[in-house]
Amino acid sequence: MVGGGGGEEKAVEERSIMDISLKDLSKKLEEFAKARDWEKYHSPRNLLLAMVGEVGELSEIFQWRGEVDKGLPNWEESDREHLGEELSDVLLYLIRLADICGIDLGDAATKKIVKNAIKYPPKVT
Ligand SMILES: Nc1ccn([C@H]2C[C@H](O)[C@@H](COP(=O)(O)OP(=O)(O)OP(=O)(O)O)O2)c(=O)n1
Repeated sequence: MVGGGGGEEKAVEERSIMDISLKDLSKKLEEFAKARDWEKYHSPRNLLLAMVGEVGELSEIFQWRGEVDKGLPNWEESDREHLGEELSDVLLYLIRLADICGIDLGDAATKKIVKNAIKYPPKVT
């Protein structure tokens, strides 16, 4: 069958990319640094500064636009793509920072959500 098999394969691939875990990303980042001999640069302080730099780049996208509606209606596709890239840079440096500090980010974030819920109980109706 022409096309059918390939499409299914692509759908599986897309689904697996969407479901990627923090641990998977962490591993990819470790491999990325190793392959380039960049591990020496990935110290906690350097990664923190790199992440803050990317937060600055992320902020630039929103700078001077005024309030932005949810879902970003009327944004150019290129701007959406750029936003996705900068959000990713922040996320990737955050994940790498956590890893290099020996923090299991998924576990820590899950525990923090529980802590937040205790601190801020849901509204009783
Ligand atoms: N020492 C480095 C340098 C880069 N990266 C990775 C993590 C980020 O996802 C991305 C950041 O790359 P750049 O520093 O090239 O930043 P930008 O992609 O934002 O490019 P630019 O600043 O030119 O817009 O690359 C990394 O892991 N370690």
